[in-house]
Amino acid sequence: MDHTSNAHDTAVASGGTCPVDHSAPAAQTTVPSSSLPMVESARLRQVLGIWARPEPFLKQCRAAYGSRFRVKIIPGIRIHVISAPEDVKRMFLAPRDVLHTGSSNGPIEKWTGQNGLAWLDEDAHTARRRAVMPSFRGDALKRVERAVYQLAKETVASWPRDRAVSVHPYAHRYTTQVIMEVLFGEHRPSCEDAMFQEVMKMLEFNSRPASMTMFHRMPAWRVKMLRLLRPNGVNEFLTRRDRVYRMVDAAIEERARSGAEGDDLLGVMLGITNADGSKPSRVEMRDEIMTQFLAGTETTAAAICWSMEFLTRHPEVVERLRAEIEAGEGDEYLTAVVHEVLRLGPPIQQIVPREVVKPIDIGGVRYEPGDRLWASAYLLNRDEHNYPDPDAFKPERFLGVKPGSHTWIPFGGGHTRCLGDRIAFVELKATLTEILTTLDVERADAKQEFAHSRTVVNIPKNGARMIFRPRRVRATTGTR
Ligand code: HEM
Repeated sequence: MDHTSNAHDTAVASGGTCPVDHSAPAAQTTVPSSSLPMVESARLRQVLGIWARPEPFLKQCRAAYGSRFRVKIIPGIRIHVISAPEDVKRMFLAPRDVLHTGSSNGPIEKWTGQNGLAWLDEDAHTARRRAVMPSFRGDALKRVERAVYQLAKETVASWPRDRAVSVHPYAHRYTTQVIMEVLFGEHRPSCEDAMFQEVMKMLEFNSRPASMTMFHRMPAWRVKMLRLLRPNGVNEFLTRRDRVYRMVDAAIEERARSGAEGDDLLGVMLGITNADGSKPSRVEMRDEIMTQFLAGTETTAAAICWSMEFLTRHPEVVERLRAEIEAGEGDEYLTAVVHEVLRLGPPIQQIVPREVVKPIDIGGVRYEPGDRLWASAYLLNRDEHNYPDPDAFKPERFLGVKPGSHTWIPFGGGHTRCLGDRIAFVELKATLTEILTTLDVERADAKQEFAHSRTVVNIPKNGARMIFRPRRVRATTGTR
């Protein structure tokens, strides 16, 4: 089978059985990445496709060009979309000095800064990731889990009843509260409430097209000009971000002075000593905190919205889920539901691009320094070779089945795989448990909501419009 010609996809499109052994080594001959098909439409059309209608855009590209194609959405940057499992596997397993992730995070630099984990590569990334890991695993995870179940109870109880609402803002408040726990644990800064409110308002910028702007690549005069054009939201965002910076800086100082230790992210960062004996700077700590405000809140809020979108179209799944929760004998089906929600509605449809820094051959294609590899979670998760009847919501497909690390990639993979995956799972399970045991959920609109971008995250177009009603048959067990 010739992977270089995208022939795999022709077989797929014609309904044939895939003749490819995806575990086979890469093809022997290589072609230059510049020979891969380029999506033909104008740049603006492609940008709008990715921003406003990512699902049909990606599907059409895949149907027309196969599993590897090039898009022109950022001037001067060569972006290659890939979606064959073997290609994605090679991408995830590539050595750290061959593919970089940090430099591709340009659109979110305005949140993460240039010192947070998401911006780092190679040794600096390895060291930071290892150092902050304790705040995402072990005892810290157990602490967060306890807080999450309590928060889910309080949050869901406070959601409006008997009127149509978009779930997104409510889910987003909840996921941001969870992140405050991850960041500060029991040592909350004295400005906690003000910080929370300001962060929520600051994150609203993500719903605007201008949120994709890469301010750090612009001369100061252009940023100034953008600030003057008030309707784009740039000035408001940057003003709010300055306020959040000041509050985060104050929170770091306050905690450092208190000497209080802890397994929360700030406590862990204050305890780090680098290999050369130095300590992380205040700016590094701030950038790490800002990274979590984005990475840990937008994603999980999107996933909660997608859960509502899918579950309300599948009452049989809701019934089975409720039966399992109420029996209180495990959460196998709930786990399968979460896997299926993240397969069909991956909050990050296109995994952070990898920048090629040393030439690499993947599946018979030679990628050169400067190329970007953009693995498509959406296309991979909906490939009929990986999932029969791929567009159907069928949690059963994951019963007793562990999702494949190269065929199910909502959390990305390799060196930069999502650090908050376990926390996200707990959040989703806790929220679904609470919603389904206390509420009946109705769709406000019969029409299906398709994906819409909020910077790098995709949410249902109207934020999942639902009507929550008190549950008629109250559960007796299941909540913690
Ligand atoms: C359903 C929810 C979530 C999804 C779908 C998600 C998805 C992702 C993806 C796709 C990446 C990039 C992976 C790659 O480059 O291969 C990522 C990175 C990251 N995520 Fe998540 N995420 C979620 C929740 C969270 C939460 C709750 C946190 C924090 C508590 C978090 C923190 C991070 C961090 C710190 C990184 C950067 C990791 C690194 O560079 O080493 N995420 N996430």
